[in-house]
Amino acid sequence: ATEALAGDADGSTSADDLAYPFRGTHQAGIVTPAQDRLHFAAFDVITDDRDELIALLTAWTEAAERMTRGAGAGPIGPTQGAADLPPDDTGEAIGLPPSGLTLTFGFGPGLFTDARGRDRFGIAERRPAALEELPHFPGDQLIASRSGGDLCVQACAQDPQVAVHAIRNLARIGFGTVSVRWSQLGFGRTSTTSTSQSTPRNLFGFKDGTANVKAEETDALSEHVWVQDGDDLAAGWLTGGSYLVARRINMTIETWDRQPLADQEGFIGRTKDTGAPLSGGGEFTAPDFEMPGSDGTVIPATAHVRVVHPDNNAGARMLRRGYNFVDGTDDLGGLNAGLFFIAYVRDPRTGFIPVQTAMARHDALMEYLKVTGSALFAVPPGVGEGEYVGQSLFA
Ligand SMILES: C=CC1=C(C)c2cc3[nH]c(cc4nc(cc5[nH]c(cc1n2)c(C)c5CCC(=O)O)C(CCC(=O)O)=C4C)c(C)c3C=C
Ligand SMILES: [Fe+2]
Repeated sequence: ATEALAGDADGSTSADDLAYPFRGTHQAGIVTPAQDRLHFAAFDVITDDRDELIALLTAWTEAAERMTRGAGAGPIGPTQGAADLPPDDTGEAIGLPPSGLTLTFGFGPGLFTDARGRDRFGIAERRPAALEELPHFPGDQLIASRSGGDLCVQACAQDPQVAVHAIRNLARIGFGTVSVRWSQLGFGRTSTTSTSQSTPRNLFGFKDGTANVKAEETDALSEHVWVQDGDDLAAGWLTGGSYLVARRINMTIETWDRQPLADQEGFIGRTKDTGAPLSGGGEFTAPDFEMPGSDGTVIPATAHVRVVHPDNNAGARMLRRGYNFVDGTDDLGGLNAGLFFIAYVRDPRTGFIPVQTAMARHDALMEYLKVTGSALFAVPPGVGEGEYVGQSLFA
């Protein structure tokens, strides 16, 4: 049997050989230095059988642990099984290194109660109070088939083929228990999650991730990202986990590209070159929102970084982990492109909803954005030895 898929033919090592352990205190893929590629999938659970759901989570755990270390999805391998059976791995990752693959699992509100309020799996009483569909924000133009979901898997890797292989195999394993509701490919991370990383750029051409919560800020992670003991007495199983907010945000690229540089910088509140605040200094200098300018303040009242800044949102911070996307072109030849925004927060009611509301109401960027997808998931804590992902919810 060939278990391992990893290993370069020439025996060389590279950053792609990096393998993150699947098990740990927190799930990988949150504070892990953001990889360059994403395949994110949301699933509908199509069974009402609790044992089938647990069997799926167990099978997903085993496959995820294998794939993140660069092995195949199943123990036999893509080419070594019986000729009259489908292989337990689809094969497109043969010879590819682990590529820093992380797989992060989340539970949507519909897993706890369905649209008719039915407790499908005997877990309704353990639904976290914060796990409700996000409200409709001004300017949302949501597409139902790009929103929601009972389960989600965020696959991040340095190689898109590795991320796609992981989602494809998890969907294959889930055949008959789950169906893919929607999925999104992303490239060019739009955030840094570690001080060891340089700041990337989004499709507006601006540095994105400068003021993000970083892995090294352990106190900030406890305060803003990880669910703490006692946060929700009915949902103690979520302690050590987080909430994942996903927003598919289309950007009207062609209109943006016709705006003068100074206007673009005013919409963001930072310079396009270095990413420094318009009030001066370098990329990591704190913005001075009071500094007077020729017309009001140097950083405009509607600048994105002012509107979403913690000082203007009761101290709220979030760990952003989004990706650029381009899904071809629309009927008019414009790019169907934008930012697949992902944020991890300790509580979306204080950590995300007020910030998104302020943005929808006051942010100059909104004229160039259209939110086409939206979802919220509770992300269980890390998986211990011998456990399956989310086990504390079913214990
Ligand atoms: C509701 C939360 C946020 C959404 C949605 C969002 C969308 C969005 N952001 C950019 C570009 C930038 N955002 C930047 C900073 C920034 N953005 C948010 C929140 C949301 N952004 C926060 C909390 C922050 C940090 C604010 C701070 O503490 O200073 C920046 C500046 C660089 C940086 O700090 O990352 C840019 C650029 C786009 C294009 C976008 C939607 C498509
Ligand atoms: Fe932003």
